[in-house]
Amino acid sequence: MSEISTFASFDLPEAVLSAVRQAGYESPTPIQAATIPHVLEGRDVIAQAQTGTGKTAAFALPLLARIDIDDPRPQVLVLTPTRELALQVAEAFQTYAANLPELHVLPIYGGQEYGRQLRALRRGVHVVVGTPGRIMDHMRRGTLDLSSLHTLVLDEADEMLRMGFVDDVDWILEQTPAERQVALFSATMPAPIRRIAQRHLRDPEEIKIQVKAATADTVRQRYCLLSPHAKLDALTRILEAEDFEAVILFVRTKTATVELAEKLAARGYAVAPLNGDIPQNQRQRTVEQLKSGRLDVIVATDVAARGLDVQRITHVINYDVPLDTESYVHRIGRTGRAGRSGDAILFVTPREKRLLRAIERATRKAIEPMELPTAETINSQRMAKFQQRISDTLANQDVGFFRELLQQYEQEHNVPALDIAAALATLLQGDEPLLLDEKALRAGPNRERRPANGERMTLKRRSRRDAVEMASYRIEVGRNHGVRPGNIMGAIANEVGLDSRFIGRIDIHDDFSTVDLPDGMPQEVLRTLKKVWVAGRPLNISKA
Ligand SMILES: Nc1ncnc2c1ncn2[C@@H]1O[C@H](COP(=O)(O)OP(=O)(O)OP(=O)(O)O)[C@@H](O)[C@H]1O
Ligand SMILES: [Mg+2]
Repeated sequence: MSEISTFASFDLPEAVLSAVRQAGYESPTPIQAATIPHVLEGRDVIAQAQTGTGKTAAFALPLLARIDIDDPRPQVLVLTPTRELALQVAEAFQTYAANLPELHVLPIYGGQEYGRQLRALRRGVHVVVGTPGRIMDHMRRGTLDLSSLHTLVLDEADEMLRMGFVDDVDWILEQTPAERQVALFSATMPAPIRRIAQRHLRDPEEIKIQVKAATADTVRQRYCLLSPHAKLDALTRILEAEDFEAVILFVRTKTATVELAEKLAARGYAVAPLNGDIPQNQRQRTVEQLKSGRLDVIVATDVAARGLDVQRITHVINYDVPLDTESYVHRIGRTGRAGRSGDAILFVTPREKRLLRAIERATRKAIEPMELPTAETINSQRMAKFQQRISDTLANQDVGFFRELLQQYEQEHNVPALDIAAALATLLQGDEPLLLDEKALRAGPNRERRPANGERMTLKRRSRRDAVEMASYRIEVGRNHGVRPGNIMGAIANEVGLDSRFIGRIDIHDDFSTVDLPDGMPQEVLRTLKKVWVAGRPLNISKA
């Protein structure tokens, strides 16, 4: 590996060097130092280095140096697995080309209107960054001319060479000039994929920044062993207790991104889901809002696992365990980037402990066990925050009017000011107690939960030992309704998302039935139940 330690020692044009200085980079990262000279020479490369260590600039800087501005045809094509990443990599090129006003970079990805892409392509672009699908569309339509292409980069190369992408990449490669350079970049490169990679390269320079662990050292890794039904409670405690700026939560399915985002929104978090089914403009807005601070929490599938570079992300929480170790490495790599520190928390259920060990073996790094924050910790945080609110209000707001009002009260009622303040604080607290009760917390997430408007109430299975107290509810469906108990049960379970084990005896009478449901069901659930229709009639339900 070369020992070059300044950007100026590379054979890069001054316009590129000055842009690097403007970006605030002081010295090249190891992968940049090791890769830039080979890419400048036109060699094929396979470059592997930890997440967040500047692989984008490792290919973008030398490739910008080799662009012939007078040729308006695309000379560099970068393929990325996701649209967000295509946009981000194109923006990085633009940053590094800030002092090359004639140089044009174009992101091309699905979900974006063709018209704009076509106009830009017609005007001439030097660098194209895109997802394979849309790139292939343009190639087939003859709107993307690759006859001048001299370099193809696969960012997240192992992902691009996996099933699902590899055929597209092969097809694109076949349509490019035989002499083109191919450069592969990723934080991970499993052996079978590396073998596939070799087929695409000519005498490649293989660069791997050797480090002890596959994960970035700047990320503190912890895991939390819990049963599946305790995840939401654990998450809310962690979000309260951890000092975070922005969090990305990874779940397994698209539906889960939406469901969990809704639950967190109901708890007051600025949160949005991110998955491949969400319209592209919305996906982009979500990433932008996370960057700008309008959003603090994103609940995502693996669509956001790779490449995404958002400085504000201080925490990655794997709410669902990732299915392979590469996914774990990339997911937690969304934090602790460019030398900053970050935190990764992994939720593991007892049945998934095997996966935890597999991750530790593959990354060669132990993950520490984590105790859930206690009610005491959360309470002291809440008290500190409450006191801070008082200080902030006194410092920043005009309290004169209330001061006078309360002075009057103090005199008329002969009550000490401190008692008045305490009464007001109690008022301010409303229905939500400021302090948590550990026992209430232990009882599970559903006891104190209130479903948000339109949200379904879900009672998860508890262990059989946990007895659930039942109360009888009276259901009216009209005389001689002839509805079978099973239908009522099914309709109720379906509508409110109740586990049918929580529905007890159902007695059918002529003009009403009774059903046993868990005692103390929130009013909201009862209201939902009243909207249940069975056999074309609404259920009328009340506590018997
Ligand atoms: N030499 C440098 N000095 C300081 N910061 C840098 C340097 N090079 C890159 N960066 C910054 O580091 C961050 C991470 O860079 P980049 O996104 O290229 O990482 P990566 O290696 O591609 O990570 P991933 O594997 O997650 O895709 C970016 O915000 C980038 O601006
Ligand atoms: Mg990257």
